[in-house]
Amino acid sequence: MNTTPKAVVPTLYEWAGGMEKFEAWTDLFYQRVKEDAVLAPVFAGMSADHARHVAHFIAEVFHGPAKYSTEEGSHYEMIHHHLGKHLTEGQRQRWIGLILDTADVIGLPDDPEFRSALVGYLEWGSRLAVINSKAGVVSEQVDATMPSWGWGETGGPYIP
Ligand code: HEM
Repeated sequence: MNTTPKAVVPTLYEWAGGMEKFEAWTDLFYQRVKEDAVLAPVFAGMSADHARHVAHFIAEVFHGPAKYSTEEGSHYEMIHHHLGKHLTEGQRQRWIGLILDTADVIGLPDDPEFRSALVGYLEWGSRLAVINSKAGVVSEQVDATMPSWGWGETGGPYIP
């Protein structure tokens, strides 16, 4: 019998450094967004809480505390923030480039495994944001659960 205890695998939230790290990351990112020629017009109407809400959303997806979904919104509401915004692929690419650069500036872990999971999630989420921004109606249930992201693989092919 193998009696070696199994190593406890940290969540992406823990590995990233906890809530302060997520908040510092999005605070700086959305400051930079305001100075970016491509993104500033897209986010001209964002609220003062926007950066914190995005931090809390991603932290929860990465298995941090359920702050966004209990105090600030829901997955359904997050999707609805993007409806009718008609986001372009160029804007999405700029968003990805700047948020990943900010991850380096702020010192999020840069090991291959963490960055693979981070990029995978941001690519997935940002592409859905663009799709939803063009859609007139989203079929998602009001009480749909938050996405959950780990170290591993996606759930299979995209189902429109
Ligand atoms: C993983 C990817 C993404 C996540 C998790 C995310 C999350 C969110 C959240 C939580 C909100 C609501 C913020 C609030 O309550 O104030 C929001 C709003 C918004 N997001 Fe995203 N977003 C993503 C990708 C994108 C991308 C790629 C773009 C554009 C290039 C975008 C543009 C916007 C805009 C324009 C709003 C509304 C701002 C306003 O209130 O005027 N998002 N997003």
